Amino acid sequence: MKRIYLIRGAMVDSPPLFNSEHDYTTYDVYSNTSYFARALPPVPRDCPTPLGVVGPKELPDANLIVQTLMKRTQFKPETMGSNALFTFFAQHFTHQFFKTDFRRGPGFQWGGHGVDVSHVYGKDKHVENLLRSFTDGKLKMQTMNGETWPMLVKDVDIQMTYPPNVPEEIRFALGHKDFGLLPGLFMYATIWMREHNRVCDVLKVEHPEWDDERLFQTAKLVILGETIKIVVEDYVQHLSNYNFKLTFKPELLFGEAHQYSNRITAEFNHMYHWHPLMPEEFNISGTTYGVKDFLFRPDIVIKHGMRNFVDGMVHQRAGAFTHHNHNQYTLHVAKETIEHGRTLRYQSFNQYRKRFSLPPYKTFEDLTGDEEVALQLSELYGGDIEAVEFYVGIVVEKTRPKAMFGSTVIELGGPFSVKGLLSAPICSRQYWRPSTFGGEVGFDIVKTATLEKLFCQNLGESDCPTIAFKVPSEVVDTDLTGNTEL
Ligand code: HEM
Repeated sequence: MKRIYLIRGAMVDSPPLFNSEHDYTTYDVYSNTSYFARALPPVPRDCPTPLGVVGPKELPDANLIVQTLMKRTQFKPETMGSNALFTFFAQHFTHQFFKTDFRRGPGFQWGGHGVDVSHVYGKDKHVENLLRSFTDGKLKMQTMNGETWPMLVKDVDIQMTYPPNVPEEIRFALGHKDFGLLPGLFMYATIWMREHNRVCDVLKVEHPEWDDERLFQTAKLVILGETIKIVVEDYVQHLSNYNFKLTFKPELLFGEAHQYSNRITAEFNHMYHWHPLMPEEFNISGTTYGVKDFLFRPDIVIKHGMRNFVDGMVHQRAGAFTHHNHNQYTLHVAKETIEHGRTLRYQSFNQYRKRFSLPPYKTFEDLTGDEEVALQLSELYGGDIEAVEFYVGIVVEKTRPKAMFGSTVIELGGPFSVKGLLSAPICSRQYWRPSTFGGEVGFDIVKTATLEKLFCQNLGESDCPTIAFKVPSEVVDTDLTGNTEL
């Protein structure tokens, strides 16, 4: 495990060398954290083509690319049996650090550059204070249908992005302004808030003398620790499909050359645009919802109850991350991602492969593993494999055998993930000790956290449904595509 941490982590420049402002290193790259960092510098402006010296002078129309290569024709399920609990975990977890500041442009961001649980507690102290109850360290929550849920914006004045037609009684106030978008995000937001309050109860028994502030601050550190533990041992374990058991052991890096600081790169963000993972529909207790029915409807979770909603997500297969599998509500995001890559003057897909020690593709067939897609891609890019753009390559690349993604996502994502996860301050020798987490009891919560416990301890019901990032086997057997491989 130590080798994985070290080798993967060392692929990432720390401190970063580039951002999107210049094609060379500047002091600003280090000091101006409102920029995303870059794994590769932008193509210099005076180059003959948008990709440097390769490819056409004018790149193909982004809309044509998404219509030709990305639009979902028929839902393709993910072949390892991943479910919607996984899809929403990916989206919820990563939105704490993928935060493009679209007003300033795609090179800018408004986050803290790492795993900082800001998606639970808010982007700054002001939001955090609004979310707090200031009693026993807990977050403010309300009871509806016999369960605890986040507060409404009308009661807790947090700026959220709800379209005007969303009624006041379903505008919930959450740690991330966009988490009202989908019930699956609301599910995770609620579960983590419940977990925070549960941890506060545990800590209060241990430390009856502690005031609200100390309970809150310590519970927040426990939640951060639990998050990383679950991400490494449940989430990355599932998505990597390694036979090898991944473990979260920060002590393995003590004394090694490792920086406890992190910067999110624009390329990591684009690479993580995993919209094809979103299925076409969701069945919850016998009611089927399309993606459209889900948009800005957090109340669906409350209506069915947390337990039934979670059960529905566990049984719903995720989509495969591949070509022709973006649903219609995310197709515009794919188009914008390609356009942003152009604004940011990304180098070509093959250049990124080289940056991460992968051989560049020589043919379209080799890249896609599919003759028809290879032909479509070749037509779009004038037969020049070197002209394929970063996000397009990410989406059309053939998946590795027994894997959810192609080699580029795996070899870029691995280093950025390892580096990001192990750079949290709690992973340092100075933090990683019982006293940080309120004693052995809190430290133990962190060290034994699992996805299953996260849900089962917060559903408020004695019978916990199966909790996993894979659908139970009976769902795979009835797969429409006939693909029964798990
Ligand atoms: C129906 C489901 C989804 C919808 C409607 C949706 C919608 C959006 C929208 C509107 C944006 C802003 C993009 C722009 O303006 O260019 C966005 C960004 C993004 N989405 Fe999704 N998304 C969905 C699912 C997912 C999933 C499953 C993931 C998986 C991780 C994901 C990852 C991202 C990322 C990383 C960003 C960039 C965020 C940022 O930089 O601020 N999305 N999405």
